[in-house]
Amino acid sequence: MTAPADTTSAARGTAATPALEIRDLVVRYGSGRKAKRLPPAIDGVGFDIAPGETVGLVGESGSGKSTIGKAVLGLHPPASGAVRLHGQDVTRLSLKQRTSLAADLRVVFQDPYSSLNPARTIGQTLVEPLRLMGVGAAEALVRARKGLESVGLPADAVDRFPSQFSGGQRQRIAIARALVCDPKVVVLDEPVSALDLSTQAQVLNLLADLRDEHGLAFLFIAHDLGVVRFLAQRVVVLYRGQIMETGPVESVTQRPRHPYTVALTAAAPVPRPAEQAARRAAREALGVGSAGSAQPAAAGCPFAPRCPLATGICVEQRPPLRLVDDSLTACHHAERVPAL
Ligand SMILES: Nc1ncnc2c1ncn2[C@@H]1O[C@H](COP(=O)(O)OP(=O)(O)OP(=O)(O)O)[C@@H](O)[C@H]1O
Repeated sequence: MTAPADTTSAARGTAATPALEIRDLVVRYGSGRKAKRLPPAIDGVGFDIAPGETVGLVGESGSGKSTIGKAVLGLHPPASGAVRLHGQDVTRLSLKQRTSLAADLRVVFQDPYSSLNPARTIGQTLVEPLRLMGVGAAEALVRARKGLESVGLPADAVDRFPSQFSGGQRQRIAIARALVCDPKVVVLDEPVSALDLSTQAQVLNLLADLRDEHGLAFLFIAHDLGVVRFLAQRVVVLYRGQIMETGPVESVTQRPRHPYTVALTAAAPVPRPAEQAARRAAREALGVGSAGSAQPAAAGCPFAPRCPLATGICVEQRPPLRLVDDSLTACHHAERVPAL
């Protein structure tokens, strides 16, 4: 890794220029008329990430978190909308233009066992993206060695193979591979969910340090709200491809305003039974079941019989989602929940 990146406004954009902007993103899978009749996997999502900021993207399995990550990384082209990296829409670039931007936008995947090529040394793995950027072989190796040191591994790990490292060490190597190019935005796709608890804490601390040191913007995909609370400043709550609620991490996790977020936070495991009981009580007061559970929907909701997840969110009725205030979008069902 090179010296800490220049985080001046000129290098990173001004405060008014987010590192990453996602606007009205619509993503579909499949092709043909039949696919068009299906609801899109991502349906009109938009949010920003400032330089040095972490935005947590949470939601149950299938809500569309990874699909947003894929659209941002150019792995799946959106049907419409924009993904702007420092103001430039990366969804409309040619392959060549995209390659030249690749250094600015990197990814760390969930599984450190499958994301590193077992047949390549760690040095080869770290040098490769630098060589693609046009960095000379000798300099690339120096940067690879520094990159390993910056994630707490010895520089001579360049000569070893992935099988010689533990899961946590492999994830450090994956982080070094992402950061060795001095990116501006990193997509972290469940980067600690394959690790044990103590290793998770170490890797999260490392990510927080590297973000603060280099002014990195993280799109942090996770389903564990505890983990998100540790690293993210803001949270975007996703459900069936739409944003249900977004705001500062403390307020969204401690005082969720949307019934779906209440259900999601209530479903998250918490270490203290008292806190879990308080969440359960809050959920019951709102009349919402656990996310993804078969509990009855809110009493009095006329759409409850048609709500497939029985969370009290009337999927049949979307759109319209309406803006309740600057930080909350809700289906009309929210109006029926007095505590909101
Ligand atoms: N390659 C694909 N082809 C067709 N549909 C897909 C494909 N990938 C994802 N989907 C669908 O898109 C929706 C969103 O999936 P996605 O993987 O983005 O959710 P997720 O929130 O990341 O889930 P998880 O937490 O389980 O990884 C789901 O309905 C899923 O079935």
